[in-house]
Amino acid sequence: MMADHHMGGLGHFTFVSQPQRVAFGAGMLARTGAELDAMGARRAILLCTPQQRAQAEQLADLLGSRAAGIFDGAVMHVPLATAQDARRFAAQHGADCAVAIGGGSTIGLGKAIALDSGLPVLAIPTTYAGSEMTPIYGLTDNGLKRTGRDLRVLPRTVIYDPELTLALPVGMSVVSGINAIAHAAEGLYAADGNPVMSLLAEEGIAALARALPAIRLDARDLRARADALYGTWLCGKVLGSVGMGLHHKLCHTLGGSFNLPHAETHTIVLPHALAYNSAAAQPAMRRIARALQGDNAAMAVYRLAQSNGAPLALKDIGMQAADLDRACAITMQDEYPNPRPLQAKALRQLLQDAFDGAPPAP
Ligand SMILES: NC(=O)C1=CN([C@@H]2O[C@H](COP(=O)(O)OP(=O)(O)OC[C@H]3O[C@@H](n4cnc5c(N)ncnc54)[C@H](O)[C@@H]3O)[C@@H](O)[C@H]2O)C=CC1
Ligand SMILES: O=C(O)/C=C\C(=O)CC(=O)O
Repeated sequence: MMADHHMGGLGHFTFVSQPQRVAFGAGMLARTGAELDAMGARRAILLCTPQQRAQAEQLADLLGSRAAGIFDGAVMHVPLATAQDARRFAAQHGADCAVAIGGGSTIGLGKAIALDSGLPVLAIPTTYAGSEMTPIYGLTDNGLKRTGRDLRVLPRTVIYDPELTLALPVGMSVVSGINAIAHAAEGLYAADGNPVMSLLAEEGIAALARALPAIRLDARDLRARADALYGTWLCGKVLGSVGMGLHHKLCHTLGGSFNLPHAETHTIVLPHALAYNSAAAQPAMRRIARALQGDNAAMAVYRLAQSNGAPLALKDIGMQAADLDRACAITMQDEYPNPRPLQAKALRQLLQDAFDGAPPAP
């Protein structure tokens, strides 16, 4: 049953707060050593992607003897083999903490280490994916992405430093921001939603809707970058606290089984997933539309993507038409709770619309 918390105090819900410390502000990277001290960490391994090794090396210089080594093998969707390599690296370096400086792929690698060893994670996000705010992990093996929730993977401390996002390419900024909006959108119709997370969701969507066009105008607009990270924090908190629905199940299928780029996939699918759920989640749709200053949630997201130069069609990011039937079949398996039941014909049409880049169904 959909939580009726949108009727204020008349609803029934549970709310669980999660133990986490957040340091937010330009230049906050300089506090990483102090935050590690506060965690009681003495030997941290630094995790990053190959592309962000320079940032990790800058951080290692800052940390001095606290930095035990850099593992720069993070990749999207955390392949199991990569996770096993990183776990061995942590053990070989006698690490007592993992510092993930990067986007969701890097933070996901830190989570994979924590899942196995219980090592605490300090996350320093450089995109708007929001993984730092959630106890959700993802591991991909033999072409299948498995996700789960475990408090052991929730980063103990998060440092949000807008200066680290100034070099995030505009195109990546827009799709990563809409990835965050997707977390909040699904949180607004989650069966286990609550009024607090709904407040964060609406505020987070509004912050990102403000910030993304400003970043497209000026990628070095530090205020807009801070606004985007603020929205990321709130939307990520929602994802970490309440359930995901059809939209995330579709993206995990398209990302994990077809290796489509994560944030771009979220951007393309979200308008169509919202259209699919619209009739079954009207209160949520009204709040999403209000946050985006539109009158229809699905179209407002589509227009936000379109007006900021984001991809609109799965066929443009590597999806093959021949794979659509299989994508539909995999999505129907182990479905996530969703306000509208999954119907194969309607779901296949959703995938066709997303593949073609058509506007969402009214
Ligand atoms: N478990 C969770 O709660 C969540 C997990 N994820 C996972 O995160 C992964 C996607 O993460 P994303 O952040 O979208 O992408 P990403 O972490 O894969 O980064 C994409 C690319 O951008 C580069 N990059 C990142 N920040 C940059 C910066 N500030 N400047 C320049 N380049 C930068 C990276 O090095 C990488 O090459 C997927 O595996 C997804 O499943 C995403 C959201 C939530
Ligand atoms: O799809 C999302 O944005 C949220 C969760 C995941 O990506 C799961 C994972 O960590 O791979």
